[in-house]
Amino acid sequence: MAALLGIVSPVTFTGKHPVNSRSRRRTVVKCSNERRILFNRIAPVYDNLNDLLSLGQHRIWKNMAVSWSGAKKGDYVLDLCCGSGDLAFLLSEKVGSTGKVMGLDFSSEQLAVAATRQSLKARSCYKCIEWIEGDAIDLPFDDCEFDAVTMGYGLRNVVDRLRAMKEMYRVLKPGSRVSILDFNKSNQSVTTFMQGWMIDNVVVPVATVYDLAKEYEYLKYSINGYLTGEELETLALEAGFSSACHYEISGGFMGNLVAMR
Ligand SMILES: C/C(=C\Cc1cc(O)c2ccccc2c1O)CCC[C@H](C)CCC[C@H](C)CCCC(C)C
Ligand SMILES: C[S@@+](CC[C@H](N)C(=O)[O-])C[C@H]1O[C@@H](n2cnc3c(N)ncnc32)[C@H](O)[C@@H]1O
Repeated sequence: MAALLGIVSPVTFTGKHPVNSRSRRRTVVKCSNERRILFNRIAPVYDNLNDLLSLGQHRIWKNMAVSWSGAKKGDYVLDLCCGSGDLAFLLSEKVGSTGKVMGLDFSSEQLAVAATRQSLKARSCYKCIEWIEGDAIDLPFDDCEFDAVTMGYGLRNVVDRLRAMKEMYRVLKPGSRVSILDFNKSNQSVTTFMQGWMIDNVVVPVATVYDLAKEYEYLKYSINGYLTGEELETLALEAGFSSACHYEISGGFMGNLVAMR
C-alpha cells in the first residue's frame, strides 16, 4: 500500500547520509507509475462513482474552481491532471469557441474517456479542447503561455508537488491565476473523522462492488499525506506566486487554493 501511496518524504535518509538523488528519482518514477496505473484502472467508472459518492456535489465544487481561475471569453487556458475532462469542459464554456483549452494528464485511459465525452457533445465551445498526454511536473509548454490554469483533484496525487507548482507558475502569464481544487486536509478533528468515516464506510464498500477497493482506499491515505490549506499557501509562495489563498468549501471536506503569478 505504501508503494501505491507513493508518499515520498522531501529528503529520504537511511543512516547518516541522505539517499542519493538517483535513488530518490527512481522512487518518484515508481510512485508516479503506480498512480498512473491506478487512474487507468478506475477510468471506466470514475465519473459515475464521483456522481454517486458525492451525490453530484463534485460538479458544484468544480464549477467554483473554474470560476476562481478567472478564465474568460477568448482565453488560452490549461487544465492540469484533467482526467476525464470535467474541468476542461467547464473551462471551454468560459473561454468559448474563440478561446482554447489544453487538457493534460498522464493517464491514457482517462484521456480516452475525455475524448469520447467530447465527441458526444454538440456545443461548438467543446471543440476548442485539445487533450495531451504528459506529466504535470514537466509541462510541454513555453513560459507565460496561459491566461489561467486549473487543477482538480490532481496536486494531492502528484509525487513532486513543489515541482508541479513551479511548472504552473512558469506557464502562467504574469497577473494570471491558478485554481487548485482538492480534498481539504482539515485541522478540525471532527471533519477529519467524518471524511475518514465516509471513505471507510461508504466510498470503499461501493468501490468494492467494482473490484476497486484498493484504489479507493488510497483516497484516505493520500488525504492524510496531503498539505493543509496553510501549507498549500506556503507552497505556492515558495514556487514564486505573488499571492495565495486557500478556501475551505463543503463544510471543510474540500478546499480550493487560488494563487496569482
Ligand atoms: C471528485 C472527487 C474525487 C475525485 C477523486 C480523487 C482522487 O484522488 C481519487 C483517488 C483514487 C480513487 C478515486 C479518486 C477520486 O474519485 C470528490 C467526490 C468523489 C469522492 C470519491 C467522494 C468523497 C465523499 C466525501 C468524503 C464526502 C462527500 C460529502 C458530500 C457533501 C456528499
Ligand atoms: C482524481 S483525478 C482528477 C481528474 C479531474 N481533474 C477531475 O477533477 O475529475 C487525478 C488525475 O490526475 C492525473 N495525474 C496524477 N499525477 C499526474 C501527473 N504527474 N501528471 C499528469 N497527470 C497526473 C491522474 O492520471 C488522474 O487522471
